[in-house]
Amino acid sequence: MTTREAGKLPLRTVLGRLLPYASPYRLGLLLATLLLAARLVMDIGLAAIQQLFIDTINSADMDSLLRLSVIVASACVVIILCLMLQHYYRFVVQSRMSWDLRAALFNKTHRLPFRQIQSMHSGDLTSRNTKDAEAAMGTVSSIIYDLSYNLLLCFVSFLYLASMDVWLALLALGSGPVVFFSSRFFDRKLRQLSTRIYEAEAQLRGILQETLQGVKIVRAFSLETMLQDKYAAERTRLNRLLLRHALLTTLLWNSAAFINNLVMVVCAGFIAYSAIKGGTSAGEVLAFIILMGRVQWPFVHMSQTWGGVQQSLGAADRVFSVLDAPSEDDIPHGHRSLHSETAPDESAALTIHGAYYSYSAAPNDQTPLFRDLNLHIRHSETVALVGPSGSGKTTLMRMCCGLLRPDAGHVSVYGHSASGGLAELRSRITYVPQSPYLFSGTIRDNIAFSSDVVSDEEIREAARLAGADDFIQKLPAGYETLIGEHGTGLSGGQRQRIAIARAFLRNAPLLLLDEATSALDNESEQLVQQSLDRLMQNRTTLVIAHRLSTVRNATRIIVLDKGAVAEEGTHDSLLSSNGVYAELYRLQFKEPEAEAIL
Ligand SMILES: Nc1ncnc2c1ncn2[C@@H]1O[C@H](COP(=O)(O)OP(=O)(O)OP(=O)(O)O)[C@@H](O)[C@H]1O
Repeated sequence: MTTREAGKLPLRTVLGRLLPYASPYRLGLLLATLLLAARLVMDIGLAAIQQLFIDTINSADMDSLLRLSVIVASACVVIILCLMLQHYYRFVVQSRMSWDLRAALFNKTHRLPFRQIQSMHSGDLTSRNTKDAEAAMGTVSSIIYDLSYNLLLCFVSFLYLASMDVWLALLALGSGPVVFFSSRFFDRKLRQLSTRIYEAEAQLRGILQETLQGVKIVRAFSLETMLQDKYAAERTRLNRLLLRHALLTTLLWNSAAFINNLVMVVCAGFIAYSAIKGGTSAGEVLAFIILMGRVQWPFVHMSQTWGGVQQSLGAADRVFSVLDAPSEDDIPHGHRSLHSETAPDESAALTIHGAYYSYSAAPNDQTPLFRDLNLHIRHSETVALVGPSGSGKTTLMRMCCGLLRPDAGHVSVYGHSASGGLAELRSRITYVPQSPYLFSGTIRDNIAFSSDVVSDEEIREAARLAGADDFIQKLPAGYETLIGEHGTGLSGGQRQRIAIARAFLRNAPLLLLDEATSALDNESEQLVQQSLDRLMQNRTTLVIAHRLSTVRNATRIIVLDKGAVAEEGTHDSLLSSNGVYAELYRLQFKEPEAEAIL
């Protein structure tokens, strides 16, 4: 994506960004952290218990042994209960924090500029929203719990150990940082590798998504083998990365374990020597060895899990590069400033004034698609937009909806420009695309977009005006019929009429319409056309015209060519001027029966 490069945020920054998500759950977090004390009692207590057991066995005192057994068994029950509670709170807090982060990402996705969404693969965005967000939160959780627990364990074990032998305790403690810092050699490599693994996983997800979304084309063109090969190649790349990651992790783990064991052997040698000399009991030797492990363990554990933290940091980078991307409302308006910003004309339904637009990311593209484009549509006009393929019709429509912002100049709808707030601008527009998108859910929800404010009567009226009521009534559950993803279960014409019913209900004054053509058969086309005619009544309409009837009935036809308005006028006047429109008419609109009419 066009935002910050992944793999760059330091741990401190990532934690600073993620910790506020813990704030609403601080009580649960505190409880889960306090309950870690049970684990501490178990870990430290084990050394003391073993020491007591061995020394009691050596003294052959049966009463003491019985008492000790009962105390230890009761303590075990309490500790296990505390640990279960700790796991529960840890899980609840972490999953809620993850959900909040995912919700923030989901909400941000709605505010990302349209161009940015177009430039990203949906599989990549899905990965960031799911796996990456979970992994990022895993970092916070493991750092909070593991770090606090390990520090505490190290401190208490050291004190216990020091009460037996200060010098050996200091040696065990001193070896810890050596273990930890020697493993940091692998950090950068691991983090880079992790970022690449996340990206490769997102690629794989993308291929799977495309396979499912394009299933008709895949089957019709027998693309299965091609896609399988593509998937296998990506999988092989991911496997290679995973293998390198596993090798690095093994190196990291074993180097930490090696240094740790070396110190253990030296210390064990000293304490065994002291026992032979008679200064230390067998129970104390055992307790000493266990406690020495406890002092060193936090460092070994941290150096081993640090790899996982690096991995999560890679995921956090990918999450924050979405969260930190500018929202569509934040994009500066008209950065070229070739024209002075004039106040929007409130008497006009749609005004495009001095608009420049370029798809190129280069700030001073010399060949923009639109160069000083001007358009003025009055209230109640029906304007047909025509032009050769690639002339900029779709781009112009997207600019009207505020999906694309002009690099210079402005667009205003009934006096509201994008700079005054996109929501305001869009509330005055109804957009009916060529192939409408239906969400999975009931037909009712698809017409009303789940709005509870709209009554069933209003929904029915909108469907009736759109010519959809009849077929909806015949469906098994009428308006409550569930439709699948993308509107599966409905014909193309039925989907279009549901989209038109939506437009009736929205009742915005400006209608932007991209007419459907070949996707519909004659009967469906007629039904859809009748619905559209009703929708266009008493509304200002800008329509990308694909039908002859539309251009003939339009108040005005605007002909776009190479990103500029080439001609403007009525059907007859444009035909007689014999320019771009006349040529287009011959190629695109001319129908055998139209000859007779003209
Ligand atoms: N996302 C994009 N990135 C870069 N260039 C683009 C993008 N979308 C469109 N274009 C280019 O902008 C120009 C205008 O495209 P647009 O889709 O607006 O034309 P159109 O008139 O609607 O074409 P058609 O009638 O074929 O749908 C084309 O040259 C196209 O290649």
